[in-house]
Amino acid sequence: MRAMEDGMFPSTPGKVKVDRAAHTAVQRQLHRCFASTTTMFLWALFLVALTASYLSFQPFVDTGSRFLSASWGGIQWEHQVRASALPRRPGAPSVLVTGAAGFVGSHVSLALARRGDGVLGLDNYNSYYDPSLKHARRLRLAEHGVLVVEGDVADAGLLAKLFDVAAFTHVMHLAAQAGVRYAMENPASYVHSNVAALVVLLEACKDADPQPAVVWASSSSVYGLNDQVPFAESDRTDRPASIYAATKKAGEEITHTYNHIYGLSTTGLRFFTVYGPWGRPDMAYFSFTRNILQGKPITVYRGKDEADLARDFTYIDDIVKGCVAALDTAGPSTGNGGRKRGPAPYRIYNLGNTQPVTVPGLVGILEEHLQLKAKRNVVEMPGNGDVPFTHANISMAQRDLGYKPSTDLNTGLRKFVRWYLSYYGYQRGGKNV
Ligand SMILES: O=C(O)[C@H]1O[C@H](OP(=O)(O)OP(=O)(O)OC[C@H]2O[C@@H](n3ccc(=O)[nH]c3=O)[C@H](O)[C@@H]2O)[C@H](O)[C@@H](O)[C@H]1O
Repeated sequence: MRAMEDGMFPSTPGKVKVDRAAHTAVQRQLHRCFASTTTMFLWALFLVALTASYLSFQPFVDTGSRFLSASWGGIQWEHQVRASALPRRPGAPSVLVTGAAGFVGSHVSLALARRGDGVLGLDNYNSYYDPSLKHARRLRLAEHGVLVVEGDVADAGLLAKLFDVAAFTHVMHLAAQAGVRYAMENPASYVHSNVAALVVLLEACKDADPQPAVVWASSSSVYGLNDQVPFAESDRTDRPASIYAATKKAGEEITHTYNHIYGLSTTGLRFFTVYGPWGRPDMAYFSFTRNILQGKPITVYRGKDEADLARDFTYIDDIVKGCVAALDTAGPSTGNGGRKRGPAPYRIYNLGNTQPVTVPGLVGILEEHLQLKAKRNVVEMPGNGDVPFTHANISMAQRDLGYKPSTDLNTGLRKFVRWYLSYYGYQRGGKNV
């Protein structure tokens, strides 16, 4: 535009005299030279763009929906995923563990990796509780050759990619929005993680070839207002007391549907208040320990008529054994590529300890291990989804999984307190720790 205004081309024809022949020759020369340089430049540009797109923007190409948020993808990443998912002993499973940076997920991943299974973790490192604890668990897994991919289970593109890169024989689905009382504050997060993400995962599983067997975390909370004691798998589970419980119950129905339509092998495990080292800071035993050590009061809920609340607290090592046994005994899925070929197992098991302890009883044990008195603030249980007690009947898990919990609350809390003091850098150990 400027060139024309500046008179490079005469605005009035005939004002500039030029030697037409000489001008044409120069033009041809210039054109040839310009054309070859431009061609070379364009080729170079094309090759650079091609390489960059393959190396760095793989997910962008694959999903089309992950603009500028590519924390996964690329040749190097695929290589790491494949290596982590590869079994270290012949015939061992290759397991995708969701929620691998979580409490139960990290322990199960470690147990599987230690015996030579291929393990690939997936976790979104959300901030429901301190993500630095999740990253510390991730580092622990990395020391054992387990990669934890950062991503959400609800990301269908990521799941399709993972199943494309690795042939998982099993999925251990432990990612969830946990916590009973938080569901009143943020119900949408429960629907997202425990319902929507579960459906995305099962879609990926039924499409996969081979279809993996799925083992996943349900919850003792599905028993809700059930008052048959101890809770057996055959008891009513149609009266949930919290949104958390309702989403876990929905998961049991959803897995049934995928089992029925697509021949997916599914095993739901109803965990009973799991505790132990590397645990969840939102849970009572963990937050009570923190407050007691810091000299802060703790709130102890009490039921109607001043009855103490009780839980069938279950130690993490026992839960891990139950999870691994569920994986080892899961029959195969029968379908492939979205087609059912025959019936597949649909299983549900309680994984509890069978010895409920009251909440004041739990506080007493912590006081003993910490050698500190708790400042108890006893209040009536608010109507926020809690149930007065839980108690597992584990005969089915005993029969089919060989599940036999062996850690009582006193022993388990001693181990927890020892871990807590060391992890958070307390110099002074309490009694027995
Ligand atoms: O089995 C499950 O399916 C669930 O177990 C766990 O839920 P809960 O059994 O509710 O555990 P947790 O919060 O430790 O409260 C324990 C007791 O302390 C009482 N409690 C709690 C907090 C408090 O400040 N005061 C108090 O008295 C409280 O009233 C209760 O009586 C998991 O969090 C959940 O994700 C799910 O897995």
